[in-house]
Amino acid sequence: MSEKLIIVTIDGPAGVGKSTVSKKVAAATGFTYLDTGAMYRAVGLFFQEASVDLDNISQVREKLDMIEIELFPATDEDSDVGVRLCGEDVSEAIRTPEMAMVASKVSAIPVVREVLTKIQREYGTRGRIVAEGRDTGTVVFPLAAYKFFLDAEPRERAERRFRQLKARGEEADYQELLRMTIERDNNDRNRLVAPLKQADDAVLIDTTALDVEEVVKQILAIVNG
Ligand SMILES: Nc1ncnc2c1ncn2[C@@H]1O[C@H](COP(=O)(O)OP(=O)(O)O)[C@@H](O)[C@H]1O
Ligand SMILES: Nc1ccn([C@H]2C[C@H](O)[C@@H](COP(=O)(O)OP(=O)(O)O)O2)c(=O)n1
Repeated sequence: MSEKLIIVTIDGPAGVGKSTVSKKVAAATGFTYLDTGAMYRAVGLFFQEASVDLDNISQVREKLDMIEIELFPATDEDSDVGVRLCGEDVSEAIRTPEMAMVASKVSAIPVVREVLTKIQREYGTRGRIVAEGRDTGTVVFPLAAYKFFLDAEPRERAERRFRQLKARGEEADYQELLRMTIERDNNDRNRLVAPLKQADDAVLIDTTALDVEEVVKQILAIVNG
């Protein structure tokens, strides 16, 4: 007898709270948290370090074949998922605003999406996961049982990122973060393959005026029935 696969997807634009909310939903349900953005960031870092010409498709393919990405759980609830890239711990290196922008650029390359989507589906084969990113409800897991799309105004999202970086003791420039947030949203929404968009059957939650706990509560109310 096979148990029905239960997958929760949480998509949305940069800085909307996907990681924070997904980790809490995963903790409350006992599901595994899958941070798909971490994989795009790792590929971005690898390509940057290897000076890959993103317009050279054979070079992109050749380097992609060399990549090994392994996610490992965060040490505590406030930390991000860890990432090993070809055996090296790149957990911190991938979490900068600059690497987010590089990730957004490499994520528009179809073969990169093809390879990462396949890996992400492997994580989902046994169900009981909370996957978050841009296309987890539309492309990676179109049959997911519960789909959510989080949104918030760009100014609010840039402010959240600003506060997040400051809390970590990092330098942050609000205007620059707002500019990067808007540019990344444009890249992610307008690319040809798997653009950021709400799945037809996803529940939309506008988080602009909500706090984290309220968003988690709304999601759990649906997932727990
Ligand atoms: N609804 C919310 N209201 C206020 N702050 C939030 C909310 N959701 C998330 N945050 C904060 O915004 C910051 C960015 O959230 P994060 O989960 O990293 O976003 P994403 O994964 O979508 O980029 C975090 O510091 C988080 O605590
Ligand atoms: N499923 C995904 C996840 C991320 N990406 C791309 C697009 C994003 O701008 C970058 C970085 O994603 P990430 O979720 O880590 O970024 P934020 O935490 O939302 O700022 O990767 C994607 O194309 N598809």
